[in-house]
Amino acid sequence: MTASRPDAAGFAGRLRTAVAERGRLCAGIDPHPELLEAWGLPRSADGLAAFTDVCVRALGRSVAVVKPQVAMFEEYGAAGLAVLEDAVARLREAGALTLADAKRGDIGSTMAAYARAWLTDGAPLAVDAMTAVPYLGLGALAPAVDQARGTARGVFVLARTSNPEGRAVQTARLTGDREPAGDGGGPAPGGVSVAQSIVDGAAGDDTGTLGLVVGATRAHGLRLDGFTGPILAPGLGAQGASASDLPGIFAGATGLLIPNSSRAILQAGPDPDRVRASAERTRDGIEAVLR
Ligand SMILES: O=c1ccn([C@@H]2O[C@H](COP(=O)(O)O)[C@@H](O)[C@H]2O)c(=O)[nH]1
Repeated sequence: MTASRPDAAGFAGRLRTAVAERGRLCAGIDPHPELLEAWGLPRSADGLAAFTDVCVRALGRSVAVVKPQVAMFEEYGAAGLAVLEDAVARLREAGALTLADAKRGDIGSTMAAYARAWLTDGAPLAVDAMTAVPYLGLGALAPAVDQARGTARGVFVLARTSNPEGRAVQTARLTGDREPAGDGGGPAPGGVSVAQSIVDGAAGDDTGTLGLVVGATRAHGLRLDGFTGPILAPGLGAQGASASDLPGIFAGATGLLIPNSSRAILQAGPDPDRVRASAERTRDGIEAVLR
């Protein structure tokens, strides 16, 4: 069985297999204009294709999870999505799990379309997992979560993001006030933060389909001991977090922690061997502190 093929153990099992074989790292493919320039590539679909080709060759056979930042492919329209489609197929072939950082979130009927686009066997952009935004309600993500569960894929839901601007909304406390009549819901749970309510809601999934996104950049104040699914932790490198921060920030977390770094790894390019070596150094630094 390759790491990227759906199996009976579900997404969590596939992720554990990939991590056992390749170590804990989610490496990003983030084709920033500044990186294209630094690599001597034009800011065009051709430049994007050349950049992505290096990333696939560097990361596909060595990193457990590769996370293309979808916005930076969408920037180039249909040509950019064609590059993404090709990259996802090649990464899968190379044995890496693919995580589309698409941050989708909508009403249920539209989430069903996102599920068809990203989480369905045979779809042009089918990946192993995607990121999702829960601010239309965790329950609104159900069509994507159900589709992911049925195909051993995953959905990583934003809980406490790595950027400072997320603080106000994510740490706001739920009051327990009733919503206006007609919302179909009861009282919100009292006192917990918005982010903690996402964690607690995701903890209800015991299949390992639902993952969380919790930034590694600062103390998050979350109780993560009741959550057993995977935790994607962006923020290493360019955003200032380092591997040595992880044990403290994620003390008590029981889910499988997958730290992410993108720009700090890609800065080693354009030589694919140097990008691979940079990713492997990052992974080794993580493994050294999380064992
Ligand atoms: O809370 C979040 C959620 C997602 N991201 C994404 O991860 C990468 C980080 O890139 P770096 O170059 O390592 O900073 C990027 O694609 C973000 O959109 C995040 O940073 N924080």
